[in-house]
Amino acid sequence: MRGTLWRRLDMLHQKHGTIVRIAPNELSISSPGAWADIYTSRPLLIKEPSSQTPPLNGAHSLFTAVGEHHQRLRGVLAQGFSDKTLRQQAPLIEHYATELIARLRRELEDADTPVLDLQRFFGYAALDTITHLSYGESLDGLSSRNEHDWMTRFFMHGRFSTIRMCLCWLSPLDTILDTVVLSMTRKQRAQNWAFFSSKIERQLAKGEDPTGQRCDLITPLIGKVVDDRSTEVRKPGSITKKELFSHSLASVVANSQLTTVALTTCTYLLLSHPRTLQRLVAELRNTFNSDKDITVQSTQSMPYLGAVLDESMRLRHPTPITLPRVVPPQGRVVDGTFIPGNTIVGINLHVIQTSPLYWVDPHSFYPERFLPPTDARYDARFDKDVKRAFMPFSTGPRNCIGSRLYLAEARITLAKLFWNFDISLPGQQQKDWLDQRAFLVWEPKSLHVSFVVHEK
Ligand code: HEM
Repeated sequence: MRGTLWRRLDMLHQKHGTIVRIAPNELSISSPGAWADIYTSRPLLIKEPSSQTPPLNGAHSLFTAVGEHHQRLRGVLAQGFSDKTLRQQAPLIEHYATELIARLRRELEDADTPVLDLQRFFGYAALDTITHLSYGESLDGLSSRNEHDWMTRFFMHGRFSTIRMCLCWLSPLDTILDTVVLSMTRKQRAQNWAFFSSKIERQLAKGEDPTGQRCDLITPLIGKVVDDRSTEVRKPGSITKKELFSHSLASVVANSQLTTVALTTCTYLLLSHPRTLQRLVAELRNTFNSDKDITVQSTQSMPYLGAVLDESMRLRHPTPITLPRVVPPQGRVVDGTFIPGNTIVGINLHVIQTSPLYWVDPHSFYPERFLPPTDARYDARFDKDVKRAFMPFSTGPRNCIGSRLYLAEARITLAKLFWNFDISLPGQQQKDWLDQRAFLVWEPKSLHVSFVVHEK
């Protein structure tokens, strides 16, 4: 509840090894071999139910659905994340990255200081992109001055979910918290539902898209959305309206937070490591002659940019959580150790990605470790890194469906940012910037940076 569980788990693993009992029936496991045994081996271990915040409208999103419901939803939603769809979505992702740069330029022209809070603008960009994809229209956080506080509200959701998860061990306190919070926020939630549901209804009402131009995540679902009371509800390839509403909202909340935190953290790490920043800027400015050349496609093959994103995700995963699963009654062998039935097991993303057992110099920021060994900038001392430990998007049938979307967004955003501006941390005051608490996701923290427009 104090937002420091990741640190406590880290200490426990350092003291007791790769398997630590953290509750009477729960084990935290930190070994690369456990990824396959926990998350991909059949029969699939189910997500531990109390780790999931129940959907407010009673219908499951892809995050909370289990068993055949999960399979059905994953099947129907996957089309929106295919390679082909991602190629169609590229202009939209590029549009919001360009809008971000334009907004920063406008802010710098209007302000009497070159210092801006980058986290705020990353937040608008992430939210505009994911709302456009999820609802067919964005919240216009970047283009207008019509500031909104959706991001703050979404981060509150993370805090509520963390506290709820802790209280579920002291049942019925979790039910009491649900009742209190739900009744306090009833009016606000009803407004949010009405706001977002009307956007989905509008998108569905447009019908199929013969031009193939609409690249949002709703259009591929047209014809597959069934009425909530329909007998077709369980048919493979279908999704109910309530499930779609529930999933879209959960996805917007989770993804705008994760993307904002990941990009802000990566920028901080770069700015506090001048040599690394210099290497990245050199790669970008030696590759691109004009901002227009910076696209989703062209940023895919930039080794140093890719390595920077991997290393920042390794060192500081945006959600330093454990991914808990329940062992079936017959038990399961996990990385050579028999685990009795009904035990909760999980890998903590932060712990495994920063363990000295698997990483050379684990708490330092060295993107070079993720370069291919053939790259002149690769450093052979990282040969000892156990890269199999690195699964920032998890693995198996419940891995992150949006990982490639995030990476496309992250690559183009950072490439445009560091191509267009010379950025630095003003003064020494942000040395402790990484001192943050995590409630599912790291708490949002302003990142004040100093901008100079780079004239080509
Ligand atoms: C920094 C960016 C992101 C990170 C680090 C991340 C990480 C993860 C992880 C670790 C999981 C597995 C959770 C579990 O097993 O309990 C997951 C699941 C998921 N992610 Fe992401 N994610 C990111 C961005 C996105 C984006 C952009 C989308 C979609 C727009 C997305 C959609 C999902 C969905 C729907 C699931 C549930 C999949 C299922 O259960 O089948 N994520 N993500």
